[in-house]
Amino acid sequence: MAAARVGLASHALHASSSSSTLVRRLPHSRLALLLYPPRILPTYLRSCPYVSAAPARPRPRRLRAMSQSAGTPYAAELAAAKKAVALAARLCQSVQQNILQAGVQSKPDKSPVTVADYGSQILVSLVLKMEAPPSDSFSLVAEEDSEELRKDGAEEILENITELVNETIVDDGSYSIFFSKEGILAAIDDGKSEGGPSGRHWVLDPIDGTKGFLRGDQYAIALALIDEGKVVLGVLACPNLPLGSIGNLNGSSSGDQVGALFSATIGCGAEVESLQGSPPQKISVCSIDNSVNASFFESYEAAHSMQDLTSSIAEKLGVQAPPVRIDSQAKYGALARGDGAIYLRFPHTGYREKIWDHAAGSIVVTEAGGVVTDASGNDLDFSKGRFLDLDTGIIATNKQLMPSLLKAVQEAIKEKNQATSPL
Ligand SMILES: Nc1ncnc2c1ncn2[C@@H]1O[C@H](COP(=O)(O)O)[C@@H](OP(=O)(O)O)[C@H]1O
Ligand SMILES: [Mg+2]
Repeated sequence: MAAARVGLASHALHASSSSSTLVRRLPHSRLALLLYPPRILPTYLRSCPYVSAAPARPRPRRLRAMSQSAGTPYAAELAAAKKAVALAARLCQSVQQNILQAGVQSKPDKSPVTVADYGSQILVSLVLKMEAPPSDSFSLVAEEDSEELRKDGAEEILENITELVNETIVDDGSYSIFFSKEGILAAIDDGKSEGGPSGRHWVLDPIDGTKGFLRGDQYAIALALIDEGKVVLGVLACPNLPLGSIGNLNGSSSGDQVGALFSATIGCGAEVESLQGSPPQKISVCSIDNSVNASFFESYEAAHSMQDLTSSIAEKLGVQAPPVRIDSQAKYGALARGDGAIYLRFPHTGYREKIWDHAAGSIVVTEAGGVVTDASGNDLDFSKGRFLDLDTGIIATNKQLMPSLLKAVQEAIKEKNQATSPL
């Protein structure tokens, strides 16, 4: 059965309004404007060693004002999180347009890391520090650290990141802040928190779906807040995802607008709005109760999930539709608004899931009325530090389908284990 592919790259890239000056040098005159005279920073940034304050300039704020409904838990944090990922998404779109010139690094684990990965992380960290209510200590669990950038030979990429971040900040106009190169490195290392069961921790994947990003396909900026071990809010910026729905299974979109921002706060439901600014709409998972009518999402990359196992699960459920393969947590967003009914993720043996790959996506789905568990039906536990400790795989669907999905999953795993057992 052929899989549906949801790429939409060319459409999405044309839809971007971001600057296309990724690796162009920021003119010196512009930088000079940013440096004088110093301006007072918010208290919680004053001890921050890597930024200089600069005069506010009378530029229109391009990001829409995010409403903060009084009385809603975590309202200020949610507004900060939305603003953070929206700004990071603008940087990422600009880089995706220029991807061939941008250059790509390799991590020790061989996954690609781009200028945008670092730039996105810095901008999210900056906006959270500027906008979120100050807490005792700022804790960010994020994917990137500065190790590779501190090595000989990384000078050019560091310069590109520094220019790109500063240029994005100037273009946005919300902050009068200028990063030095040392400041960039220090800002990246803000994301070194280990998380854990107590206190508040922001959890960030600055570009989830790096491979999709490099291909020009789907990716997401995924940000969540963990409070006392529980995910309490999540936002997913999906710059290349159609706002309406992904439409039918051959990947065509039901509408023209591209760029979706999903959000959820514990106990308050889930919403989607346009990344360019539109009123948020409540979303809910689909109400299908017969798996024969279901479709399922899985990773685009076969290396990230066992497609033989997912196809056996689908067969047991009588699923007729081909798998919908999408990179990143855009899958969680699409599931949360009912574009499909099931998400299956079964990494190959030995892979350890990281919390930033699931924290934001899972709360968007659960607040949309869905269920997200491991292959044994256990809730995901985000209190154990940077990794999830779970049984075999991650599955998500609506409440009606979960019992039959769990049964099919367990049968398929048992059969697979018997087939590969040496006896
Ligand atoms: N061998 C593997 N098995 C499962 N997941 C993997 C993997 N290698 C990388 N990943 C994770 O899968 C994420 C992408 O998920 P998806 O397959 O849903 O697009 C990657 O996020 P990054 O792209 O942020 O590194 C990475 O964390
Ligand atoms: Mg990821």
